[in-house]
Amino acid sequence: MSAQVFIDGGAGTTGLEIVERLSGRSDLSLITLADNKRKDAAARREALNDADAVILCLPDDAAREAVSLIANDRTRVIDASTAHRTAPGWTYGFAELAPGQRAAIAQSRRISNPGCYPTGFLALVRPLVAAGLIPADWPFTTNATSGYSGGGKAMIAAFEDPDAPDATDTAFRIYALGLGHKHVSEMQAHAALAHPPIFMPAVARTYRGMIVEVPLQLCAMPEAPSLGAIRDALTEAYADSALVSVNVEDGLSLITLERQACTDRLELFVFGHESAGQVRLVAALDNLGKGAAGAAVQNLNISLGLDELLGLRA
Ligand SMILES: NC(=O)C1=CN([C@@H]2O[C@H](COP(=O)(O)OP(=O)(O)OC[C@H]3O[C@@H](n4cnc5c(N)ncnc54)[C@H](OP(=O)(O)O)[C@@H]3O)[C@@H](O)[C@H]2O)C=CC1
Ligand SMILES: CC(=O)N[C@@H](CCC(=O)OP(=O)(O)O)C(=O)O
Repeated sequence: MSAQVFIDGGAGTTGLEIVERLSGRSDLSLITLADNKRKDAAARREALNDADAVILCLPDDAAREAVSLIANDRTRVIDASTAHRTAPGWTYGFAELAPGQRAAIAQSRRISNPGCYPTGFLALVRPLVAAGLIPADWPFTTNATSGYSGGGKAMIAAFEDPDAPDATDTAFRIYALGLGHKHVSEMQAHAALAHPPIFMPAVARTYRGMIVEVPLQLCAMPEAPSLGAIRDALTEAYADSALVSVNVEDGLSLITLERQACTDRLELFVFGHESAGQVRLVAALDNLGKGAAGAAVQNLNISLGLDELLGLRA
């Protein structure tokens, strides 16, 4: 019998991307609500409890509410919001991040999908800290740029509809200038860092795509790893992954925001100057792919004991 899946928030930006990835799958059947019922608590409660697995594509408060409506211990939850990413009792849904993580996801009934920016940051930083190549108390900084779909329906309207309340004709803007972005604690927690990284996000006038960078002044470290050691550690960490890869090609001189747009892949790069002791770690992904919907479908597949790449743009 096919597993029953309910996407709460299925009419939003991430929800629709998940529906696309699940369409045509005979191993799953989707529970859907009529448009006039999709915010009705009673209808959602019924769907949430009928489903074998639910994916929450909601604002944080609505995601917390959805979890509170589940009154059985069978339904598996994959939460795409920020609500539970550092919450006790939840499993971080980043299968490639550490040995044993995939197995932990498979066992769990409460899985938090990683944030789009933390996906890039953690993929670059966590293996290096875990291997002892970079100290956990290093003062990390990370700058990143997202396509505007990263801000959901409201930001899409702001960039595409001149009559939207926050309409903008800007090409590029930096934000989170108060350094209090919601992703900082997630980055710190899942890389086990002593200090929160300084996070400098930006949004550009392109629908989807993301670049996350981590610059490193290796020359300031007491025991600096070589460029080769960093590249080797990342390559080894993702050697078995179909979705995460380390590009070791020589001579790359630019990376575009769109590089992994419309895929569920995450591509990592290590640039730098050995003699100057400087490194520029770069991650390219799609904020809606490995940064949201792709990761959610991968987690759903793992959770249901299926081939984890089913429906993905690998
Ligand atoms: N966009 C992205 O790149 C990423 C998004 N995420 C996370 O995924 C979640 C969804 O984001 P996104 O798809 O971008 O947001 P959207 O605003 O595009 O979609 C959210 C959807 O949730 C619906 N909704 C809001 N409140 C309720 C409620 N109480 N009950 C039922 N439905 C409700 C909205 O309804 P309505 O259509 O009426 O507004 C909308 O359809 C967020 O938590 C976000 O942080 C995570 C990673 C990346
Ligand atoms: C461009 C833009 O605004 N991006 C959003 C992040 C995307 C998102 O919704 O965040 P989660 O990954 O935590 O769910 C932001 O910075 O708040």
